[in-house]
Amino acid sequence: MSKKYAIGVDYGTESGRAVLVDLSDGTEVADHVTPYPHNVIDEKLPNSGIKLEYDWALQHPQDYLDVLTRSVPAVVQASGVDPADIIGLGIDFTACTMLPVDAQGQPLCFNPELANQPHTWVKLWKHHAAQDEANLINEIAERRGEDFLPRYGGKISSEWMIAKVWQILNEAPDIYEQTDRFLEATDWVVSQMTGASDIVRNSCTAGYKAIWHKKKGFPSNEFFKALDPRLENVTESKLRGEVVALGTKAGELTESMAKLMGLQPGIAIAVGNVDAHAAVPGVGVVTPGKLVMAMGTSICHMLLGTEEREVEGMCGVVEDGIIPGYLGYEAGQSAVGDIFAWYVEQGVPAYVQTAAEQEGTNVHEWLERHASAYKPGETGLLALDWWNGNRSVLVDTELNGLILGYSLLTKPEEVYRSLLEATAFGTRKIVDAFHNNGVEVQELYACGGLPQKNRLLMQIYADVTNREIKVADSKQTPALGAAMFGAVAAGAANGGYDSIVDAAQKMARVRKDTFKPIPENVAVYEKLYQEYSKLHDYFGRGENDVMKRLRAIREEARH
Ligand SMILES: Nc1ncnc2c1ncn2[C@@H]1O[C@H](COP(=O)(O)OP(=O)(O)O)[C@@H](O)[C@H]1O
Ligand SMILES: O=C(CO)[C@@H](O)[C@@H](O)COP(=O)(O)O
Repeated sequence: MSKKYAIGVDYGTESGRAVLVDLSDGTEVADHVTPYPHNVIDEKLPNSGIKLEYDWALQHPQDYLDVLTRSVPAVVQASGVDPADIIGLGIDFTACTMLPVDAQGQPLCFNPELANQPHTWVKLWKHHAAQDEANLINEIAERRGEDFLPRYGGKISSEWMIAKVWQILNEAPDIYEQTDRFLEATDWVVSQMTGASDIVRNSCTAGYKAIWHKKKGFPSNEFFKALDPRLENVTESKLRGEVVALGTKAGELTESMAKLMGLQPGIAIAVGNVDAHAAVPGVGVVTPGKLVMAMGTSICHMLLGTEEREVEGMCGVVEDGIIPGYLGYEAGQSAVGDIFAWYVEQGVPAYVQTAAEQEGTNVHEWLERHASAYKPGETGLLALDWWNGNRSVLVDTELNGLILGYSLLTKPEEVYRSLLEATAFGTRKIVDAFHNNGVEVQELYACGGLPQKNRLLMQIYADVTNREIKVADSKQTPALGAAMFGAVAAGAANGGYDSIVDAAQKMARVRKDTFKPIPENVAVYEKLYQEYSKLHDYFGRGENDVMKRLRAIREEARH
């Protein structure tokens, strides 16, 4: 039998990438990136120019289809592989990235009559304008003693499905009425490939982002009625659709999409998945004790367990949510690389940019090199990493960043280093929350863009968490994981695999060199972490709500 291949498509925040993978050993034969033409829409709507409010983040669904019709043919062509040998395709996506669709499964924003209404567009995971709804969801769930709250670390986030759906109902009831279903973008894109009139939902986003439980289903209608009588039947109406396990075949590629994607019709399309979750088998993790960090603009922390534990501020624990047979735990930091990007774009003086240019390097690399000359603690700075709120463990999008300890001598590379350290302290909070609550964390696995870009950052993470970090060998780990699920959807009889564990064992790899904690750094960082924890609790747990008061004053000033 000739070699068989699968394609994984990873939908990130700013671009989508396709990877064509050899199923015998996981070799990534070709990859291709398509930047989203409309990127993140956070100021005004395309065409109409209608202004968006603060904290909004939208996307254009056509950009997702462009990835399929540009990047997929590109990898097939670049690889020289015969399309007849490509047996399956899987995708992974940011989440909760959701959109309203009509009865034909078409996004409402595709309708020219509705395109000037912001609520018809895709709400990206980092759309943070549904915080009022999230606060009420938490208040009402707590009052009613809803048993789902502990599964989500005690709080439902404004980034997730129910808060976003309710925001649409509150602010645009007519759009809510015209919506046939609210879908995760990952499920919508799959439906576009399979043409399935009966759209399937994947158990991963349903579980982590829409409060669905394998045995109990969605929260009760009474709960939704208590939120708002108009929501009473939302799960049977606008959230309806069969929820199926990861690795399930959602359907087969249609003739028309096959033509556009340069593939053969009829190949297996796996149900959608989430970027961070797909990365777990992508680095070969299929057992507990190994925390996987998908490190990019944000960090998602993924961990397997055998028992359901309550962990403060985790994003969720979902049975079979990552790897079948285990409880999958997720936590996260909603900005990491994004914070470094902010500093590089908004904070560094011109002389740094000039120096980086003259040395033929980029500003991140210049800052990393100069920051590496400092010992832990030597900058005298300490930062709180809340530039995009705090996802875990505080679950509060209304918190903001802070840097303490400036002097007239403070240098840009010191500030940069303090930002790297702050994100490491944020990860340490998450590691401790799991480990101290019975979900063991022995070692860390890192994938995503950051481990390949910044060695200092990785060493700081090893020192701050006092744990060894293994780094994925793949440059496109979520896409590799998605391709594995594509191979599972195709099945062993067709040259794929019968389980994700089999696929991961054959196809995943980590690099030989790892990041090991350096004892003298660990000792200093322990002291700094204690200080970080004090600031974290002071500003984050209500002792001093100055960050929220500043927001309120800002809102007043803006209106
Ligand atoms: N040398 C660097 N050191 C630290 N961060 C970097 C460096 N170069 C780029 N970044 C950050 O990496 C992030 C992008 O990570 P990547 O994994 O490629 O993206 P995504 O999360 O969208 O998949 C950006 O936020 C950018 O600021
Ligand atoms: O929240 C999740 C997964 O649950 C991510 O999709 C989200 O943080 C976006 O991640 P990226 O950093 O853009 O890869």
